[in-house]
Order: sequence, then C-alpha cells, then structure tokens
Amino acid sequence: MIITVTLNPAVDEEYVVPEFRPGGWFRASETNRSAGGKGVNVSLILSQLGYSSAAMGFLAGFNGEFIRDELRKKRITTNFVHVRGETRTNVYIVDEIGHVETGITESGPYIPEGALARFLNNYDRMLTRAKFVYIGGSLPPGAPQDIYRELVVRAKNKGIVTLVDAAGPSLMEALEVGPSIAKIDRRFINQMAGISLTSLDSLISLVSKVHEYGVEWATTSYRAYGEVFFTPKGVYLAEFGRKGLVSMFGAGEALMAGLIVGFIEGMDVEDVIRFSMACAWEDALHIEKGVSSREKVEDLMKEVTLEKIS
Ligand SMILES: O=P(O)(O)OC[C@@]1(O)O[C@H](CO)[C@@H](O)[C@@H]1O
Repeated sequence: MIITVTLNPAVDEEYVVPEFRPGGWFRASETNRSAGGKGVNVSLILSQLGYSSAAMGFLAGFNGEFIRDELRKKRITTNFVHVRGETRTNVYIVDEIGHVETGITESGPYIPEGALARFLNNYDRMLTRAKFVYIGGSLPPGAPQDIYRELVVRAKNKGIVTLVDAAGPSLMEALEVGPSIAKIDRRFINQMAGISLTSLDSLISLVSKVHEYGVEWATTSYRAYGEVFFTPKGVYLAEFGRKGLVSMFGAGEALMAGLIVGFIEGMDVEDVIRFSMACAWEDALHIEKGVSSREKVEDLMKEVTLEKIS
C-alpha cells in the first residue's frame, strides 16, 4: 500500500483572472475548488494513474469534511485525526495571459499533543501494510519541526521506501536521516546556500551533499519548466515544452505521483524521470489539478527532453 501524509491539508480555491494585478477589482473567468495539500494531491493523482493509496494527517471543520468526501469519492482510504478549528483554505490566482500565479495560504488549525500521539499510533499501524510513504507540505501550528524526521525513521526501520517533499527546517531534519527520495524546494536551496543559485554547477554541488545523508534520489526545479534529478545512475536535467501550459499549480505533486508509480513499477531511471515529468506536464495543461489519463501522460513521455549532465 502507498501512504500519503499531509499534516496540513487545504481546500484550494483557484481563480483564473486574466491580467490580474494587486489593487484592482476583477471578475474571475473560471474558478475551481478542490481538496488539496501536497499528500492529498498525490493520493488523488495516484488514483487517476490507477493506484489506490491511504491518505493520512489532520482534518478539521467543514473544509475537513469536504476533503474527506472528495478522497472517498475516488475510493482513497482516509485515516485522518480530527482536530478543533477549520482546515485551511488556500487561494490561488492564475493569470493565464501573463502566466503568473499568486498564492495566499493560511497557517492551518492547531495540533495539540494528544492528536499528534493519536496520529503517530495510526501511522505505525498503517506502516505494517505499507511499501511506500510520501510525506509532504508545510507543518500546521503545534506540529514539532522534527516530525518528518520521526516519520522517516519509523518507516525506514520497517524497510519502507520514503519520499519527503518539503522545505525549511522540517525538510532539513528529515534529510539528515536519509529518506530514499527528497523533493527539495528551489527557494529552500537558495536559503541553504545563502545566495540565489543561478548556475547548474552550483546547484549540483549543493544538492549532491544530500547524498551524503543516504538520500538515493533528489530532485529540484531548475528554470521554469525543468527539473534536475540526482539519481543512483547520475544527474539528469529534464525539461518539457511551454506550449499550451495553463497552470503549474499542483504540477509538483503530479511529478511526485509519477515518481512513485515509476518506482513501484520498477521502471529504469530514465523512464522514471520521463514518466514523472510527463505527469507534471499533463497536469500543467489544464486548470484542474491532476492528470487527465495515463494514456495522455504516456504520449507526452516521448517529448520530455532529457540530458545526462554528470
Ligand atoms: O503550504 P504547503 O503545505 O507547503 O502547500 C500547500 C499547497 O499549496 O500545496 C499544493 C500545491 O502544491 C496545494 O494543494 C496546497 O494548497
């Protein structure tokens, strides 16, 4: 079973507003309300690719009910601990013309110690049936900064493949215990380096350091439509075309879902990269999050450009 962990899920409200700018009044040309948060998105995309999963984390209030219903409609197992308050709403404005995206996120409900303990108990129980654990997104208030580290250790002790997709101190803590795969937020890499990394060489030398912790695969974005993959077979730069792109919102999770499928199906390194890039690309071709079909993803795979750079 694949487990996705989202400690801070969200209801995503997307508004398409051509030529949006701060300070103006606009009418959205399109709106889209969806269940979100990184792990929730990954579970939804996995189901579009034909894989069932169990989604875990915390939910609260009406938004929490909405997310649970959306997941259940897709036959995704839900194992969330309920907390007081309201699961956050995140607002995104997509300007199709300027290709600019603006986001406003809430911090999420407070997680008391008792709820955390219940979650960890559930997590341990779910691990007995898991072969892959995805852990992603920001931490809600009250969650300790080393929680991802703890989740990776518990899964690794059972020989389960782990993927961490985060930023900031929670990612740093998790990297030290060597998750199998890490998606490293580009802005965070700049923060690690203390400067904005513009050259591919400096990016490679910095990310290569995470291999020292035992991370087998690491990936980070490079330029708008590219991704650098650090794999056991070398470093690759992968890119997809720009034509027809509507919104990159959620494309990161499509990339992650593709990677998980590639791993589970035992694809070779280059196919894992092509498949995950094609998932992200297909996701970016429409406003709705997720991929339209596996067939469409497979069609795009051939058009992903891939270069082995070291
Ligand atoms: O605040 P976080 O947890 O880092 O990111 C949350 C989020 O922006 O990530 C997804 C898109 O990547 C959205 O579904 C969700 O609103």
